[in-house]
Amino acid sequence: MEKIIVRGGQRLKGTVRVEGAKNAVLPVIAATLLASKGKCEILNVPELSDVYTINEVLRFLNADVDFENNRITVDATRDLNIEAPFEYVRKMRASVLVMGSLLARNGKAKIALPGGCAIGSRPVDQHLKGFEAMGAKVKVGNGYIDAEVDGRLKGAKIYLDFPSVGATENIMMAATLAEGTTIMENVAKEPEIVDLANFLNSMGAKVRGAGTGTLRIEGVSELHGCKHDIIPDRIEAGTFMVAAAITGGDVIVEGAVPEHSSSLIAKMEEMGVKFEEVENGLRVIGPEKLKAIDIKTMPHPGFPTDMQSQMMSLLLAAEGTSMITETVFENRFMHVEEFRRMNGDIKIEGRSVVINGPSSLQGAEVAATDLRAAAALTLAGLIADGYTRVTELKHLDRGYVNFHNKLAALGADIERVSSMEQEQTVILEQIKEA
Ligand SMILES: CC(=O)N[C@H]1[C@@H](OP(=O)(O)OP(=O)(O)OC[C@H]2O[C@@H](n3ccc(=O)[nH]c3=O)[C@H](O)[C@@H]2O)O[C@H](CO)[C@@H](O)[C@@H]1O
Ligand SMILES: C=C(OP(=O)(O)O)C(=O)O
Repeated sequence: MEKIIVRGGQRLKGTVRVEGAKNAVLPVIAATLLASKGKCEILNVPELSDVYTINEVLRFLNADVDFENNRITVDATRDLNIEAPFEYVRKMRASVLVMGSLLARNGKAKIALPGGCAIGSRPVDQHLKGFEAMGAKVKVGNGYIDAEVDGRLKGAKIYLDFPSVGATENIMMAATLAEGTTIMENVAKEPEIVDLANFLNSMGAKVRGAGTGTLRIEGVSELHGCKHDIIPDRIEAGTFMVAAAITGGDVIVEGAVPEHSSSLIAKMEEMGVKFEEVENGLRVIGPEKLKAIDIKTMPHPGFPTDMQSQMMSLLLAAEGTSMITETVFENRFMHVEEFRRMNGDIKIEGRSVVINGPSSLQGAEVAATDLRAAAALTLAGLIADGYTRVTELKHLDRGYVNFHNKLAALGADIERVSSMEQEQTVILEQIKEA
């Protein structure tokens, strides 16, 4: 079984470079299916398992996809298939994002119904409501969503009940090729939405308002290939900001865009962490003592749920009582039990978690429950006494490239092992060095 083994106690120092954003590249790859003319070239693509999975989905749909040196080219000019089967959707829920493109391009799409996952039930009703408003007939049965439209989709006025990131993206993609204008209200404002809109506009689409609560999309009859650079990953950047802060370190996070992480930076500043804008990034300096604070996750520009578990690690190290309230996903506290295995003084109260700090964290074997929990438990391991072993790394690989090597380059005592023998050797070596 693969594990990360980390021994706590090192202050991190140096520079770490952030990859392209997972949550930007996945919808952008799904959107390449809209180009009936020319190839799309996407740069700054992170080598994540999710990227390999969505590439497989596109190949299954009859597109040509090449991925090398952080660059993807997609040729989707042939006739496309219409079905994304369960084997892909099960691996990665974001596979559902091909639905809008397929429906707009083919007039038909059949996608396996994504199940719930460790963080919540994650329905797709808002995506489907948008497609229906544009004239699609949607049927759900036998584990599949079947959508079909007579002729072209029609522009419509669509109000989202919640600013869902995925629904905003899926409907926006579908609307680019619809007949007439679509107005979407109460949409998500995440930087990844803006990146997708920029990509679509480079393909010849007419999307206005990305980054605000209202989108106006004038449908066009055809889209073409283009070249696009993916924005930096603000969640990976945030994870390294926490790594610097939790160890009292001094780290430059190269590629971090302060405006994309303003809520996180504000909350970390409240805790006593210092930030300095430098060329190409952000310098993060951890204080001697961290202060307790309260956090509530919200859609952007509120505090991101994808940073909730990493901040939980940081608050475990802070002096005083903190509270984290999760409002985006109904079940994103699975990592709490794992922190308790590390001696964290932490308890769940409804949709909130109360943390009494500072906890004297102890190394233990802990299992990642989702990709951010994998990172968060490793961060806690950076300050725990002894060895922390993090398992279930398939989650980590969905969202982080070379996580352990990047931390090691900053001075962390960390290795990734794939067998019991390797694990024993690493621990013996670490004990000798200590
Ligand atoms: C690949 C990707 O970009 N994933 C991100 C995306 O996920 P994703 O796009 O799935 O997240 P959404 O914004 O859609 O979901 C937020 C909430 O809305 C609910 N909901 C959503 C759609 C719907 O039709 N009905 C409904 O009830 C969900 O169950 C959840 O409780 O945004 C989340 C919220 O910032 C992030 O945590 C994920 O990392
Ligand atoms: C929840 C996340 O991703 P996904 O929506 O791909 O599961 C995440 O990136 O933290």
